[in-house]
Amino acid sequence: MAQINPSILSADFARLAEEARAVEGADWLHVDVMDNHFVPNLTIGLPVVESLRKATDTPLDCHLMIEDPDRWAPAYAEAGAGSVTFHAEAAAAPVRLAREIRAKGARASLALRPATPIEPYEDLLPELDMVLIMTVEPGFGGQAFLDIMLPKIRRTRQLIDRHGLALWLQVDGGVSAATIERCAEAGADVFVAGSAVYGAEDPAAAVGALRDRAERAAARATSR
Ligand SMILES: O=C(CO)[C@H](O)[C@H](O)COP(=O)(O)O
Ligand SMILES: [Fe+2]
Repeated sequence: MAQINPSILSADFARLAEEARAVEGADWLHVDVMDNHFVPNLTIGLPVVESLRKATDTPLDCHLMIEDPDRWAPAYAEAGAGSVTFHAEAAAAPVRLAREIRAKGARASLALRPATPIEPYEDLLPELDMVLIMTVEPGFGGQAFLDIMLPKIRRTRQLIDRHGLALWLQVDGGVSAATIERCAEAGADVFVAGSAVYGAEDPAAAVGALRDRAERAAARATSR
């Protein structure tokens, strides 16, 4: 079952509650936290996550593009995030961090920048609930999807399956009606979409259309 997570990075930050409710059929709301150190952009932090939690019933999928996630990530679970993603390149002790996030009741997820391979993290997979493969350089919405990430998505899906794990595989960056099928065929099952959802006239309808495309593509891939 394909999951679609609209990214509020492409929403109107002055009307976040309304924008969150505009995609209530979505599986998760993707919240991009940027600190202007790990990435060259600054967005939102803990107080906004706490407020969003009260403003919508859609679970929050927090993508932390920050330095020192070892210090900050567990607080996002406490603030009400149902899933907390930290970057492999920034975490000092990823196993301990994943365990802390899970101990606080959230799903723990590891993100990889485009140039970071999955293979060094193979032994960590049982400690995780999701892997996020970035399909753009993190930092900004609205960038073009990097096709060269498709082999990494495929290899990650193979590793997950080889270990018999129930991990979700998320793709983030440039996911749209034009690119989501390639991601689903490669083995992704959770799709972040910012501009493709909030740039659409009807964001809720865009979520449904993306989900249909992903599910059809996944069905085609498994019947091969
Ligand atoms: O993590 C991100 C950027 O670093 C965003 O989640 C992502 O870029 C979503 O926006 P779009 O779908 O427009 O690419
Ligand atoms: Fe993101």
